[in-house]
Amino acid sequence: MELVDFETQVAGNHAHGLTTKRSPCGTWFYKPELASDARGTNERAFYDAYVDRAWDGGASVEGGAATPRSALERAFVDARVPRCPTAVTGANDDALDVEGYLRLNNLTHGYERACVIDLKIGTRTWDPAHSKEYVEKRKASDEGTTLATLGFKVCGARYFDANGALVKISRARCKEIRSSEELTRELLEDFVRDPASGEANNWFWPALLRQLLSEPLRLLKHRLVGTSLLVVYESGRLAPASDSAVCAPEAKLEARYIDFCHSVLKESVDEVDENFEAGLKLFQRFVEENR
Ligand SMILES: O=P(O)(O)O[C@@H]1[C@@H](OP(=O)(O)O)[C@H](OP(=O)(O)O)[C@H](O)[C@H](OP(=O)(O)O)[C@H]1OP(=O)(O)O
Ligand SMILES: Nc1ncnc2c1ncn2[C@@H]1O[C@H](COP(=O)(O)OP(=O)(O)O)[C@@H](O)[C@H]1O
Repeated sequence: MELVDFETQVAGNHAHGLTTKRSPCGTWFYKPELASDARGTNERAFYDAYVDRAWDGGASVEGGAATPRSALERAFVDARVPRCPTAVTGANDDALDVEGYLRLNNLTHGYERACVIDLKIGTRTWDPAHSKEYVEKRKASDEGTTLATLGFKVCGARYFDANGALVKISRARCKEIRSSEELTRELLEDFVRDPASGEANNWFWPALLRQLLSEPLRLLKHRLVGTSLLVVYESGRLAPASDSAVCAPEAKLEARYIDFCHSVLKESVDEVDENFEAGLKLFQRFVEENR
């Protein structure tokens, strides 16, 4: 199968020199992975840990006798993590899999004008389990960003302005935004502004954070480090929900955690992922103050 360049990517891959792809039909997103790089192996192991082989029909897969996931874990993971079919089948044996790429469902598929933002969650992007060298590198990179104070940093975004033109935030601009609370506040606001009416839609971020913090994050077997929240919606369609949803269905909102390259398996199920939870709580406080 001939893969197509992915048009709606907003961040990532800068260090690897490889580009993301999609299937010609658009259903699948292909994330490049280098055989020589532990990041890919770690991310595959993450996805694999959330597959319930007893449920997903993988009985023939090696190690397939796993305990069924609780309904709660199943619903949470299915709603907040992209689907990774390779983890379900346990091998790159599907005709849709392509050597050198991790296949995930394309969260930006089916939109006319997809607004996309990538926000890295946490107060830091390192974990005590990482190597000393990596911790030092990440500490230097985190320095001066909004991670410690706001619990997240902007990694990339695209949305449409009042003239219907696509606004794509460059990596250089992102670096400015992530070092300023004021610029971060402005970007969050612009990202959800209605392009036709100019309506600020300042109910959106508090509604989303309330939803995310009500979910059973503690069921995860990993500490999420360097993980992003990817938010996607259809430009011009944001409206408050009439029920308990974050927004009305026309917006086709997707809000999922992505990028598990640096996740770390917890030592026990009772362990709390302090970094990620603190990140979401600080993020909530910030958007509540700005509503
Ligand atoms: O390579 P660097 O130093 O630019 O760090 C990358 C980060 O850039 P930054 O330091 O924030 O400007 C980069 O951060 P952004 O995408 O800029 O937020 C990623 O964290 C990347 O990790 P990975 O691609 O998810 O494995 C980071 O790569 P690794 O630390 O995993 O090598
Ligand atoms: N499942 C997905 N569907 C659509 N776009 C995605 C998906 N996963 C990642 N992306 C896009 O690719 C970018 C980089 O993904 P990420 O997993 O963070 O890669 P990296 O490890 O290179 O940082 C994201 O900012 C987003 O734009």
